[in-house]
Amino acid sequence: MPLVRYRKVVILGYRCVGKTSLAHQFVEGEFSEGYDPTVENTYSKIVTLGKDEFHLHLVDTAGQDEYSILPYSFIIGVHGYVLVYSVTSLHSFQVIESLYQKLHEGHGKTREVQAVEGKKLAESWGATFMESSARENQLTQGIFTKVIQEIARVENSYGQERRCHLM
Ligand SMILES: Nc1nc2c(ncn2[C@@H]2O[C@H](COP(=O)(O)OP(=O)(O)OP(=O)(O)O)[C@@H](O)[C@H]2O)c(=O)[nH]1
Repeated sequence: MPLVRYRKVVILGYRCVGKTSLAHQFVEGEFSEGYDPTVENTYSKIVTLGKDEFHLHLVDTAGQDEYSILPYSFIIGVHGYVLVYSVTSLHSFQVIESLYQKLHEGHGKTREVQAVEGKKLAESWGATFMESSARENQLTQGIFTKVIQEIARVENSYGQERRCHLM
């Protein structure tokens, strides 16, 4: 049975740019010409990508502007964002740039080690590289499955020199 992974995605953008319409079209397969300002709404959908299943929790937000303060619920435990602007509003385009900056500030700690550096180090050892977040339960299963697979691979490799694999 495939593992169903939870993903929380928040839709941000200026007022009346089509955030609700986008979510509604994706989840319900419908479009409405009507406009009803959103306070906050959530949608759930199971998304299958190849062999993987994801429980997508979509958060449709009330429109923001450059002065909006993003609540923690839009930052903590969020796996991804969709930043929406309207092609008929230059201002809405400028707002997503400011939202992008706020999201970066909101995440506090900045990255000091790039994934590519970890990958390079692992490669220099002939080891496998995986970057994970325990908080987001990202790849945590995968890491330990991979270790077991690697141990089995080394044990089963007939006639090859036995060596310890570092990950
Ligand atoms: N022509 C056109 N109209 C759209 C499109 N997407 C949304 N609309 C219309 O734009 C208006 C606003 O759409 P919403 O999806 O409610 O916009 P929103 O960003 O969720 O609005 P807020 O809740 O105020 O933030 C509605 O009248 C929609 O019918 C689109 O792709 N093309």
